[in-house]
Amino acid sequence: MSLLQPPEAVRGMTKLDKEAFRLTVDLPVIEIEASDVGSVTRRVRLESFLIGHKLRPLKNTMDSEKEGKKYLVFNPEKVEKNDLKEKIGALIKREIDDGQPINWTTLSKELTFDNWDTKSIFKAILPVGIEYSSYTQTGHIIHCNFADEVLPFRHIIAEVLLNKVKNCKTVVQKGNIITNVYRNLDLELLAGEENYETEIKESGLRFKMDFSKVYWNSRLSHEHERVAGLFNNQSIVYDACCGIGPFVLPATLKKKPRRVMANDLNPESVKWLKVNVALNKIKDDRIEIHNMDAKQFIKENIANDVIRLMKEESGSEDFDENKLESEIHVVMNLPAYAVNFLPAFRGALKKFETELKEINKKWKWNVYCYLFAKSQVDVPDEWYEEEARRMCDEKTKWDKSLVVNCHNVRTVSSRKEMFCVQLEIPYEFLLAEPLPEEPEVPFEPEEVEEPSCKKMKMDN
Ligand SMILES: C[S@@+](CC[C@H](N)C(=O)[O-])C[C@H]1O[C@@H](n2cnc3c(N)ncnc32)[C@H](O)[C@@H]1O
Repeated sequence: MSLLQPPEAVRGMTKLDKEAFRLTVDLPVIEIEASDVGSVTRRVRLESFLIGHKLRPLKNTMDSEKEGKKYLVFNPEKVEKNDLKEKIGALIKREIDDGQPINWTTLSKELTFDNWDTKSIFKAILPVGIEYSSYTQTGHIIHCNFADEVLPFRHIIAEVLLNKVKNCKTVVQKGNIITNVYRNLDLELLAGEENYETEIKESGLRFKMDFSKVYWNSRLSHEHERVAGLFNNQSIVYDACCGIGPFVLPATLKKKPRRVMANDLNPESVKWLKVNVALNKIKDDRIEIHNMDAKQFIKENIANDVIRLMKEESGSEDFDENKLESEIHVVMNLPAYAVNFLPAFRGALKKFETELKEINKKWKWNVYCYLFAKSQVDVPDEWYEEEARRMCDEKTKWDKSLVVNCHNVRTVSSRKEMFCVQLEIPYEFLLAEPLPEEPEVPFEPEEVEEPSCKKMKMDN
């Protein structure tokens, strides 16, 4: 058992009692002139023997009671052996060499709850062999999910996080399974204020939301950035499941696409998207916003909009040889369901067959369909990408695959990978006879992440 751990008495604690974390430790110290501290710590490699920063605010150098003197504070576990103390003393003496002997003494310090970091506290509280380490923070809200064996300790873990994590005012437990259609999480308040309206920054943009009513996942920030980076100032961007805007807002501000339309079924997402448009000083006519089912949005709004824009361009006399060619980009980030929207593209332009004959330049259609490839058994890594392609082909039912790229977004849990599958939709497909409507596919419940005890990464 380490000397620099909270007292063993806290093990098994389920209600936070900060007093029980008090502990007096004797720390080996060397007293030197304050004016020598800089040169000694710069020139003598003491870092690995000093107390370090884990027991903040305890520091490697601390004021002595004597005027003009400072203590170098060592980790007792690192300098235990006497000959090590002698060696360290000799090295320091060589640097100072003021004729005075180097004396080791001890400084008694009372460590309290404030000194211990969260990792040491969890390790001390939880029964031996049980670990808790990872959580996610969205603005002032920390959300945790727990393995079964950690559940009895969830309230004390939440209290510790509330006390220790900067800016944290609310700690919630998220259900391990997302069952509702809007993909937001069922939250249980564990500690702090019941206030779910929060704000975060992603790609330098501000996003406000009611975390209990909309979907947000900071783990997707790279993906939001990657996809927004695919556009240019001639792009026609449609986000069919836009949430509170993490694709369309950076795309609009940074790439200045020619046209942006965003849609979400959840009225709360749409409400917060509008708040975020204003918050990021985007003119509200830059993004046309809808609140409907993605299938209807594809068949009606996207189809009508594309035909209108292509007709406008065909009729226009302006010609600029330096202008990039426009492309259509449809983003569908609803991985538990979006493949079921793919059939909506088939025949989406059928009613515009006559108009299309008069349009000389037809823009390319790119669709970014997010999905989860899952296996019940262990499979080789390549299997997941093959499965992602198969899932799309099964829905498009076309004589050749429309998939042009498969991007692995992240591992959600063991045997579950998230992909962004890019499809190029040909005009023959957009003009084909629509397939008969399939019965509505039920939403699959979706596990959020592996329980936290399996991961050892601390987010803060
Ligand atoms: C996984 S979230 C992604 C949100 C956002 N694109 C992001 O990356 O944070 C999926 C979104 O799809 C919306 N949604 C669910 N069913 C839908 C449907 N049938 N049509 C359109 N949007 C839907 C949900 O409300 C949710 O905002």
